[in-house]
Formats: sequence, C-alpha cells, structure tokens
Amino acid sequence: MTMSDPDPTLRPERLPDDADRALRPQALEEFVGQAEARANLRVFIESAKLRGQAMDHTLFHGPPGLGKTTLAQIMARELGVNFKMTSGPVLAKAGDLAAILTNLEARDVLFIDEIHRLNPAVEEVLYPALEDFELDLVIGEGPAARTVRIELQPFTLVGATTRLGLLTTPLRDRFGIPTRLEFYTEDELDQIVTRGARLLNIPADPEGTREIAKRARGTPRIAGRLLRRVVDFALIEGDGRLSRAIADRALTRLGVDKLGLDGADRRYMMLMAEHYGGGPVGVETLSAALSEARDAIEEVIEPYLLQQGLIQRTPRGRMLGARAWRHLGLEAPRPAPPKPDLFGDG
Ligand SMILES: Nc1ncnc2c1ncn2[C@@H]1O[C@H](COP(=O)(O)OP(=O)(O)OP(=O)(O)O)[C@@H](O)[C@H]1O
Ligand SMILES: [Mg+2]
Repeated sequence: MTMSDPDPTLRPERLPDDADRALRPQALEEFVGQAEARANLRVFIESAKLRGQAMDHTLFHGPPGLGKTTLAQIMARELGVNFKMTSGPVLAKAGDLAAILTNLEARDVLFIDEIHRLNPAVEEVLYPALEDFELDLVIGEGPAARTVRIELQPFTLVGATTRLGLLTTPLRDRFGIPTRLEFYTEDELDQIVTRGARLLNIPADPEGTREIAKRARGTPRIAGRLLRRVVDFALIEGDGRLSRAIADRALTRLGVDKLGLDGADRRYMMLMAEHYGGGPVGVETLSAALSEARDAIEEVIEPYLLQQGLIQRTPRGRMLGARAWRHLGLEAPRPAPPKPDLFGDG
C-alpha cells in the first residue's frame, strides 16, 4: 500500500502554475472568503497608504492552496508597490538575501514563501532588516573581515508558511500582522467555481458548480483543478455544459469521493482502520506504513481530515472518528472491556 501515486491534478503543490494564474483574483474585492482576514487587511492597507508608510510585516499561515500567495500579490497591488517573490529554500546564503533587500524600493512588498525553511544564517540577517531596516554585512574573511552597515528602504515582508509551528519564535515575533487562513465553506467555494466557469467560458448549472464545491476539500486550488477536469469531461463526453451529472461522473472517475476525499486520504484512513483498530497511532508509524513523508501527511492530508472531524489528534497519536468509520463503510470496534486491576486494592 503506497501513497506515492495520488493524481497530481488533485493535490495542491507549490510550483507556480500557469493554469492557476488565470483564475487568481487580482483585487481584495474579488477575493472570496476569509472574511475576517480580508476585512483586517483592508484596514491595514488603507492605513499604511494614508500614512505613506510601509505596511507592517505580515505572515500568512494555513494549509496549502488556501490563498497565501494570492493575498500577498493582492497586498502589493492594493498598496501600489512592487512585488518581489522568493522562498526560504532558495535563499541559501546571507548574500542572496542582502542582494534582494538592497534592491527594494520604498514600501515594496517582499514575499518569502515557505519561510519556515529559511537557513538560520539568512534568518539572522533578516532580523535587523525587519526591525530597523538595516543590514549588517560581513565583508572579507579572517583578520581582514569587517562589518558594514547598510541602510535599507522601509519595506513590507510578507511570509507564508504551511507550518507555523516550525517558525522560530524570534522570527514569528517580528510579524505585526499574523494571519491564519481557514478552509473555505461550500458556499464560498461555489462562488469561486462559478466565477471560474465564467472565466473559462463554460455554461454552468448551479447544481454543477455546487457539486464541485462540495468535493473540493475546502480548498480553492483544488476547486480550480477539479473545475478544469470537469470542463474536459463536459466538452468531450457531455454536451459542453457543466451539469451536476457530468460533474459527478468526472469527479468519480478522478477518484474524488462524495466528501471530496481522494485516494491518499482514503488509504490513510483505511490503514488506521484495518491495521491499527482506528488508533491511537503515531504519525511516524503512519508515515512508514504509507511510504509518505511525515511532512506531507501533516501539511496536506491531516488538516482537512481534522477539520472534518474524520480524525482526532490525541497525545498518544491519531484516532479515527465515528464519521470516518461510517464513511469507509466499516464498523468501529467496540471499546475494550476494562482490564482487571491486578494490583489494585479494590
Ligand atoms: N479566495 C479565493 N478566491 C478565488 N480563488 C482563489 C482564492 N484563494 C485562492 N484561490 C485560487 O487558488 C489557487 C491557489 O492559491 P495560492 O497559490 O494563493 O495558495 P497558497 O496558500 O499560496 O498555497 P501554497 O501553500 O501551496 O503555496 C490560486 O491560483 C487561486 O486561483
Ligand atoms: Mg503559495
């Protein structure tokens, strides 16, 4: 049993994607959902513009595909400044970061994706840059080495991470605006799918977009991918219309079930049910048994299953919820009878 072959079209991944770009909202007004985050960002953006200052450093965290990169781009556009993008793993040396920082113009947005993967030496350089817009660079080596201080233009760092827990505390503390993104509701996803169908010029029935919204795992990126696949089926096997029947047929063919779970989700739950009696079982054990990286399990598979109440996290490991047993069509084991208390005095 392995999870190495989930349909790549169904899983959020991090590579920039041209197809994604077409559906990406460009303005805060067009951005559906995340009402609280959006309302707050609106205030902070307008206030920064009014003051003529750089907006405070902002951190977006939450599962993949919920709109972190999209919101960072929208911020720069709404602020009317340049958008520079890099990522934690790409910034190998302090000099790489210094080169980017010294090239920023006043109030620019610098976006660092996967910021939990910054090299510690690079992170050290970032601290004074964030706090005082200053850079301390060591020039030369050995006895000839000296430090020079470089003044930077005030800028806004926007960080994104799927793993808030892996951020160092000093880095976390330097973000004035930490923002958690939540899974989207079915209604919000329906709006996103409906807008997407319009942009793709495909006539859509309300029941058709609703079916995709229900099965998009709370995630706009997945909604966009599923929409494209359903459109393919509608054009080739249907009458060119996004109906509920064609959506259902396409999603079933893609292995997306009624709850929006895919093969990887089901293999994870089946493993817990069949081999571990529904848990508790540790994530390392699941990782080994599924031949899947622990990170991928924790970042991609588990957040949605937790949110849906299909699994629970306990101090002793993961457990399958009653809803998961029902969904798998299996009977949950009865709780074991209490063990006789051999050493008790009662
Ligand atoms: N609120 C939204 N409304 C419409 N589309 C959205 C929304 N949020 C995200 N999307 C769509 O979902 C896609 C994925 O969003 P984005 O790349 O911003 O996610 P992310 O949180 O940065 O993911 P990752 O953690 O994998 O980098 C985008 O291409 C965009 O089209
Ligand atoms: Mg992103």
